[in-house]
Amino acid sequence: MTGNSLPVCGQGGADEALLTVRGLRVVIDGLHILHGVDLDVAPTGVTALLGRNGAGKTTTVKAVMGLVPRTGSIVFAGTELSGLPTHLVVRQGIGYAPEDRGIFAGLTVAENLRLAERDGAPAYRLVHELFPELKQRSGQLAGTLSGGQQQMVAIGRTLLNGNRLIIADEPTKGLAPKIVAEVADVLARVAESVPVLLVEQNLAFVRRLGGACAVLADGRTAHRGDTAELLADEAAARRLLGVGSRRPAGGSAVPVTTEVAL
Ligand SMILES: Nc1ncnc2c1ncn2[C@@H]1O[C@H](COP(=O)(O)OP(=O)(O)OP(=O)(O)O)[C@@H](O)[C@H]1O
Repeated sequence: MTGNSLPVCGQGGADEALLTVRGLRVVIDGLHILHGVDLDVAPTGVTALLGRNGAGKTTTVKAVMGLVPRTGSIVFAGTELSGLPTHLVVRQGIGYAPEDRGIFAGLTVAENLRLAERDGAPAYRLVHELFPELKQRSGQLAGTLSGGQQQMVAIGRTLLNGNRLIIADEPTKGLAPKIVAEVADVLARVAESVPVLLVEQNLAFVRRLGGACAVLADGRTAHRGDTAELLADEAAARRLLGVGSRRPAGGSAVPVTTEVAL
């Protein structure tokens, strides 16, 4: 599923996509970081944005959010975003959990969530159902939470406002394996009701969530297709993602990253 034509398979095609990015370019301080990213985010489930370190994944989602200057087309539910500043992108219904989590360490869990409220009726019920721990720890300073708990605050914030798309940038970064599995379960539940664009390096995590994927290489889209198919294709996974694989006795090859396997 590679090559110049970049056909789309797996969940949703270009016609049905919730978010359609075409020819996305980003230049920062004269440096050309993205040279033409094409991406379709399916209207349901998880769409993974993959690629080696420095491929341009974070820059792509920042460009969607209007956090870096960009050119090209970014159409979300029929609205062109490429000329909009971040606060108007957010108001279209896109929740963003950034790579650094953006937690206010000196504020409590409840205060961190309250700061994210945008609508008259924030969905605390949903957030507390998915993350009961956040309710129990509502008075705790966010800076004293574990990495996994902070990630829950970051994802919880995106769920408060009835968003139509959640973007999560490397939610497993720095988390212990047990917590990674918990975050995977929660994201799978989130994706049952809200589509998720997931930037991720941990391929075991990505595999568990399934769905469609786009792979970036050197600031361009190098592949689009079904995540499970890509990860089952040892040669393609090695070429596009730089990973080896192990083959369990009697089983199919499983790509192995340098990161945590589930
Ligand atoms: N503000 C910036 N100024 C200069 N270079 C930048 C800037 N932001 C990103 N880059 C460069 O652009 C390239 C893409 O970075 P980006 O963070 O988007 O990659 P990534 O795929 O998310 O990588 P990783 O998986 O390591 O987080 C990298 O070479 C990075 O150093």
